[in-house]
Amino acid sequence: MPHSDKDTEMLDPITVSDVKDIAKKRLDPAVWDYYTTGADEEQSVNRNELIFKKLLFRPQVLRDVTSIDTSTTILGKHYDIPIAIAPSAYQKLAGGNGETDVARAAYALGTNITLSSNATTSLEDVATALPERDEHYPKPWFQLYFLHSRNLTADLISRAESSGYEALVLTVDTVVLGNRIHERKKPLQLPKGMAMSNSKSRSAGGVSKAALLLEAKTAADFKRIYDEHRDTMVDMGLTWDEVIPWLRSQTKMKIILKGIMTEEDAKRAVEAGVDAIIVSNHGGRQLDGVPSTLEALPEIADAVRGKIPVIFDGGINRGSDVFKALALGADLCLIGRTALWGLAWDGQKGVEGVLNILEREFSRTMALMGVARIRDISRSMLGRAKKTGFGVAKL
Ligand SMILES: Cc1cc2nc3c(=O)[nH]c(=O)nc-3n(C[C@H](O)[C@H](O)[C@H](O)COP(=O)(O)O)c2cc1C
Ligand SMILES: CCCCCCC(=O)C(=O)O
Repeated sequence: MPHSDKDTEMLDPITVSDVKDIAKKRLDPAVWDYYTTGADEEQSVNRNELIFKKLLFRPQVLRDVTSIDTSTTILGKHYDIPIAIAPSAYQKLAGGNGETDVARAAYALGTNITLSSNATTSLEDVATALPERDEHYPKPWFQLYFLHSRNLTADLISRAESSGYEALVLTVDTVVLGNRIHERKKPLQLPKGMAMSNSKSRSAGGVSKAALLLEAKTAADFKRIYDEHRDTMVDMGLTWDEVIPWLRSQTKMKIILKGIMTEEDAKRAVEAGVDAIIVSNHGGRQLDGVPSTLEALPEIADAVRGKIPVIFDGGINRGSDVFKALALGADLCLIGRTALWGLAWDGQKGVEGVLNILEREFSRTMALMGVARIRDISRSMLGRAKKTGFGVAKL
């Protein structure tokens, strides 16, 4: 929704929570519901955020923090901040130029995006909208829903590679959509003129029609809908043995798995030879009742330490949340909804605003914690209230 400069001046958000309040006022209620809600009772959505507050800081003082360096290196690329942008579908619903604004904002802050398969801007248009920058910085990543049709999947992969995307992020937690009660009561409709732009045409497919399965009332319905749209349904039959070799045969891009929640799967990912994993429960939108991603993170980080980067998403609203995730073993944090609030606030500038807020808060947390470089952040800097009596239990 368009808004005047005066509006923006008056609002002047200080925290991401302020930005979220603005977004709530600006967004169509159906879009707000689609963005904020999760699956079933939303236990995992809520847990993702609440868990951050359970961790306490154990600061160290009298360390030289005159010069704080928030930069890091992931998969050989330099990030000015350890924060990048998670894939989220249909970003034009938030306003502005959708995915293009988000990608440009990420570039302006020295980081990158992962573009959703279900984007409302084509992967080619996003790539061409980005300015040239030093080759040490990352290029965008492309998120893949692996469709039943190998031809459609291969076509998406090859388009992403030839457009300059440097990693393929395979989402592995969405063989079917989670039970999204809000979406079932009020199915999300893309307004006229807005489309799933990675699909060359409706008939050519290219993006999943999996949301249709939410309409199935019986097992027979499910089968009928699945069979009718088989080509563009996510392939439910994928296995470790098959999927990574097939992807490697299709592309030289790095391969990252998104949706790892246990140490067992993290170890399998290393054995399968992927380049990185993303600890994610899809923002609580898939299997309700899984732990928060912060709870899942330590066992995963311990299982793969030193072998592949561990990327994290879920519930990040503050720079101090980023610090906590890094302390528990993440190498890079992704923000999902938080970027959408920025987009609804003020397009590219709004997303830059959110990233600036998080960067300032993260940098301030580093100074107050007595660390000047990311590599000095460690688990021993966190604690939790003891279950019995007073005191802080070290992690
Ligand atoms: C509105 C919305 C759409 C999403 N679309 C996708 C998607 O297309 N592909 C995907 O892998 N994850 C998708 N996700 C999940 C995010 O990538 C990410 O895992 C999650 O939002 C992180 O949690 P946060 O929103 O609390 O930061 C979506 C999340 C939201 C909120
Ligand atoms: C293959 C399923 C389409 C999912 C649409 C976007 C998404 O991931 C979401 O969480 O919503």
